[in-house]
Amino acid sequence: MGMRSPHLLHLYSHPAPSPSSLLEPEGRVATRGRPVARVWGMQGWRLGWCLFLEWARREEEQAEGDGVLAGWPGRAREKTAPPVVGLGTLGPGLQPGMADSAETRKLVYLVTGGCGFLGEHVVRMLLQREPRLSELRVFDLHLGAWLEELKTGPVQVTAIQGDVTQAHEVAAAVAGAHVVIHTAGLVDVFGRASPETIYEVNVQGTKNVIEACVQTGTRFLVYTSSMEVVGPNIKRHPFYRGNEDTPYEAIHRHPYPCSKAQAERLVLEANGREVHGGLSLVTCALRPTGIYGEGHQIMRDFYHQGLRLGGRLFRAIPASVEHGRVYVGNVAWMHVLVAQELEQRAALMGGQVYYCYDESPYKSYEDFNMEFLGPCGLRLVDTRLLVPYWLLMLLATLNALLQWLLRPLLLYAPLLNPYTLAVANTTFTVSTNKAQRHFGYKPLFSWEDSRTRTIRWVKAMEGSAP
Ligand SMILES: NC(=O)C1=CN([C@@H]2O[C@H](COP(=O)(O)OP(=O)(O)OC[C@H]3O[C@@H](n4cnc5c(N)ncnc54)[C@H](O)[C@@H]3O)[C@@H](O)[C@H]2O)C=CC1
Ligand SMILES: CC(C)[C@@H](O)CC[C@@H](C)[C@H]1CC[C@H]2[C@@H]3[C@H](O)CC4=CC(=O)CC[C@]4(C)[C@H]3CC[C@]12C
Repeated sequence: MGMRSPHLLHLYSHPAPSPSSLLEPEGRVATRGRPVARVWGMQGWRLGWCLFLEWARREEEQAEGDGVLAGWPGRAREKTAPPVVGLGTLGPGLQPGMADSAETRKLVYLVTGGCGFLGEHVVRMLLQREPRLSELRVFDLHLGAWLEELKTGPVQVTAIQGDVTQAHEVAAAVAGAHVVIHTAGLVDVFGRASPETIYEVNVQGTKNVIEACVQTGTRFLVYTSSMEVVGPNIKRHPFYRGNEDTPYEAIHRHPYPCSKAQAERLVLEANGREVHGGLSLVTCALRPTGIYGEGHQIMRDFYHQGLRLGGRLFRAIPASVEHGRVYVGNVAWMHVLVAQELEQRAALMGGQVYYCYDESPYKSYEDFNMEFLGPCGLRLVDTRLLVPYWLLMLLATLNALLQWLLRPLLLYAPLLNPYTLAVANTTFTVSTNKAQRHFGYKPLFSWEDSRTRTIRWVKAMEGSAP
């Protein structure tokens, strides 16, 4: 579902150098992605750099105190963002201001699905926000060419082309990793893949990841689950500003939510299992609501659909139906933070689920999309009077019939089908602070930032082929 955009590059690859990233192992001085100079020995050069690092750290702390933070690409952020050099950001192993050095780079991470829409953001966020990384393994069925750009930095980035349904490939990729972030999945609600394939990837693939952790001794597993594990259910019950403890009849028929629910259950049940070496496996699952941001394929589809229709999109969903959405950068940040905190807070976080949330406003799916597509020249025509719900249901059903009839010849997979219409038409929003209470999560990107970045990405698509 994800579209890897070259424009992600500027997001995470040229941050304002923060002290801990300036002095790389072996004395190399680098900002993300490229060594800019080599510092030799402890002569004046290195002493000068250490003094500079100390000055920069104090400047950064001062900036925090003023509520205006530097250090993240592009510009200082509002007060809502966490401290750039807070313990949570650097992870439990590092204290604020501790200069990066070889002995801190000791962790091996594996990100499955690391070339997907979310996965790419997780990969870049880890390189930006986990100073203890020595190796980052990116495991995916389809590797992106953009990975090459990441191989010039201080962290060893290992691209692994592999299939999570193949246990031996997963075991080989997991062996020696300290942390696995498992985002790989078949995100299909459009009938592109068979139910069997969806289960094979989402359930068996997750089983393979769990067993690989147990067999090879990897202790920390973060799973990307989904709001769909909970709802909307087949009765289309609304879930209005609910949280992880809100009672809700989570009954599904569609292969995607069923497979995600089964995989999540496997991950949570695996918490506490003994891994090779005698220690316990610590797992947790994150449940993003509808993710948006740079690289979101569905947003891209809507944009090109609007261009084809003369700059118009037609409202099919009442504005009153709220759909929770969350910016991809904040979802990636939550994955990184959970991975950093899981060891220190295993008793509290192990076996837990956390909704991914930020300050994105509650709106209908279509109105929310217009926050980005409107500034790019599209407008939403309210056709609800012209296209009543029963007619939409008929169109959706015809789409499903056409898809079935055409399957032997070609793949017909429009956005509108009975399932997507039902989901879009059912309120599902979360309101929770469990992630903040358990591991100090605060959104890294404000709503304004998330919106600006997404608009910038959509605008960069102008002229690109659909
Ligand atoms: N996009 C969204 O709105 C939401 C997504 N999620 C979850 O987030 C995760 C990532 O989703 P997206 O980035 O949106 O999807 P995506 O399709 O962009 O990324 C999934 C990645 O997994 C890889 N993959 C698929 N099958 C594989 C296999 N057999 N072996 C190895 N890699 C394989 C794909 O090549 C792709 O790079 C998924 O687990 C999804 O269920 C959860 C909530 C919302
Ligand atoms: C054609 C219109 C009815 C249009 O409004 C349909 C929109 C529809 C394609 C989306 C509405 C809700 C989306 C889903 C929701 O964000 C929850 C999801 C969670 C996931 O884990 C994967 C993606 C998705 C199922 C997401 C898919 C697209 C929608 C159904």
